Amino acid sequence: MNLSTEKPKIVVVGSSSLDLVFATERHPKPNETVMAEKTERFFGGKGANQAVGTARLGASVSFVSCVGADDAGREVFRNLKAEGINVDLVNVTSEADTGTAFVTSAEGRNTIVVVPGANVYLTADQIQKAESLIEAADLVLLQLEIPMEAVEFTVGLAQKYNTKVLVYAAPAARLSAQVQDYASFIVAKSSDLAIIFGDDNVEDILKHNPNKLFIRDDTNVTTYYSGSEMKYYRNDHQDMQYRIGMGDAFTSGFAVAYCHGNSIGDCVRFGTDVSLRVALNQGSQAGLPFLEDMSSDASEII
Ligand SMILES: OC[C@H]1O[C@H](O)[C@H](O)[C@@H]1O
Repeated sequence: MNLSTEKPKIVVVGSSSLDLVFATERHPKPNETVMAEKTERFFGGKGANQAVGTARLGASVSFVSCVGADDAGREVFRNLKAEGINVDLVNVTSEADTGTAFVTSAEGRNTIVVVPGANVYLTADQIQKAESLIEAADLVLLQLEIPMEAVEFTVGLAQKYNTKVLVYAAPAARLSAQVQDYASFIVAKSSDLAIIFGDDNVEDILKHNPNKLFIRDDTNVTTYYSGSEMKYYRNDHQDMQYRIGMGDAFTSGFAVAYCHGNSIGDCVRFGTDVSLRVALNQGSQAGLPFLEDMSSDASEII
């Protein structure tokens, strides 16, 4: 695994939020009230998580996002800056508060309700200002907590300059033919395929997207199709208790490994190892590893 070529240039276009995490003994059923042991507050949002994830792994990262003109927005901004991310294109809107994710965490599983707030005010005009960064980037990262028009506009800009794009298709939404065709890589949850592609025949979808579509399940197994084979890769651990943000962490690791010229197999392995690290630590962003924390010895091929 090579991670030592020139610093990769990555542009992340996506959401920033604050995560309010409620630790409960079990998940409430409809019409039920459960008590939380505590509430904790973390920086989050799929876009910001990927910006921090790739920056901590040594990439030079520019982030295009939108926060509210509130204390939370100022905190998010300061945090991203402290992570060494280029925040020139983190916009501020007075139309809505900074996004918030309400996370219930019980029995090693999470349910998440996102109030996107300012994230829905990320516009094509704001993204247009990233044109020269996108032109020069090794890779553009996208997720789906911003308007689909923003996602499609970014893909169009990347296409203009032949810049590669990775889409983490979460939360699930239908991807247009343009996005599906142009994206070099799509990461998706196994339970979301019908929504994203309008088809849930895993084998079929994978075979149509060799070395492009990476399907992740709850047990940290990534499945993809390469050559004439289905490949499965897992890195599990009994202490994997903070499962929030594992997809963002996978995407960050995959992206950085890819930009350093590694094989797809090695990118999957590194991404999986990064996703394990975040599941061992608290906070989908705070728990992300730095390059020096990474070693690949816990990996298992199944
Ligand atoms: O992918 C994890 C993220 O999704 C939700 O949007 C939360 O903000 C959390 O940080």
